[in-house]
Amino acid sequence: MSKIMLALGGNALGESAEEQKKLVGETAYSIVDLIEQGHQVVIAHGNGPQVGKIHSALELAAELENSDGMPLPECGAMSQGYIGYHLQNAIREELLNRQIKRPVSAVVTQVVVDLHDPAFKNPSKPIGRFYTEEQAKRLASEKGYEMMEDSGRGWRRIVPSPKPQKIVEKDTIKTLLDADGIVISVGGGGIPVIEEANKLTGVNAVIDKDFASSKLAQELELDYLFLLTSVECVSINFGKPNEQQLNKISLSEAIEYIRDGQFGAGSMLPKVEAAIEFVQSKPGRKAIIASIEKTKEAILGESGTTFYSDK
Ligand SMILES: Nc1ncnc2c1ncn2[C@@H]1O[C@H](COP(=O)(O)OP(=O)(O)O)[C@@H](O)[C@H]1O
Ligand SMILES: NC(=O)OP(=O)(O)O
Repeated sequence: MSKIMLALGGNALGESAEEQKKLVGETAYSIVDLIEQGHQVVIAHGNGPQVGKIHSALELAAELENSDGMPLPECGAMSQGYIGYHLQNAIREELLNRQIKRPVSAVVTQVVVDLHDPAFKNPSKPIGRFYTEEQAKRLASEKGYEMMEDSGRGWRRIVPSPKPQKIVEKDTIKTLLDADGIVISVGGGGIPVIEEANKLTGVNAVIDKDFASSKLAQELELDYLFLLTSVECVSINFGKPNEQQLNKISLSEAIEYIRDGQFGAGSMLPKVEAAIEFVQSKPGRKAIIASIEKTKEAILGESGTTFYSDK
């Protein structure tokens, strides 16, 4: 029996509720295969597009109503609810289809960050939809948003993305897992909070779910970290005529490629960094970056990029 973390990328979850339900349904099939085979599974998900859309929608509503918009941590909490709802229903249904009785729950998860994290002065996390350069410049001047080109896909708003320090609901997650539960947690990287004595206060940021998933997977002593996104593999020379997809990559190669600037900031770079961190954390741990649409093949080792320690 292996212990497995599956983190589903926000950009890989489709453009609408219907698309998300379909993708989540297909992924649930592979997740339940793992459960049926006796593996312990923990699920995380991203929220970049979703949290940005929720924030923009509520900003627009506030303009119409002449009221306040919704702060980012609250939008993050909403995205956990919306995506967690689809995931827990899809997994529940697939379990029931196979006559497996197991509790499934999405845990609203808060993650403590450090207010002195340099990320607060250097936003790097793309959220929301993609814009043209012209639209991006207009938004930057009208709304004061910081914008960035995202891996050749268009321009997006960027917000601070501090590193996860502590998963507040970790013991709850552990209790549910020990009771044979299937748990969805650290959605969108977790709601970013700062901790002062007994008080947790949300801060305007979006944590990278790849780092939060790696942290939770380490704390729960899991064996595998699957980061499921919209490309089949990690590539070098991504988007160029000489692009080369990598099936496996040693940690030293990955570090060298980072130095070469091979991975998109705010997209593939945090995934590669999170994969390195997880594999480095204990001998025998493996990380795989693969396509959400090929989850089954990735689990069988037939698709994706596997990170291994060269020590
Ligand atoms: N070297 C690379 N290899 C593969 N994909 C890359 C690379 N550099 C940047 N990317 C981009 O990273 C994207 C995955 O990041 P992102 O969409 O932010 O992930 P998520 O699915 O977690 O939301 C890919 O779809 C691709 O456009
Ligand atoms: N929060 C987060 O990492 O979201 P994405 O997976 O959409 O980038």
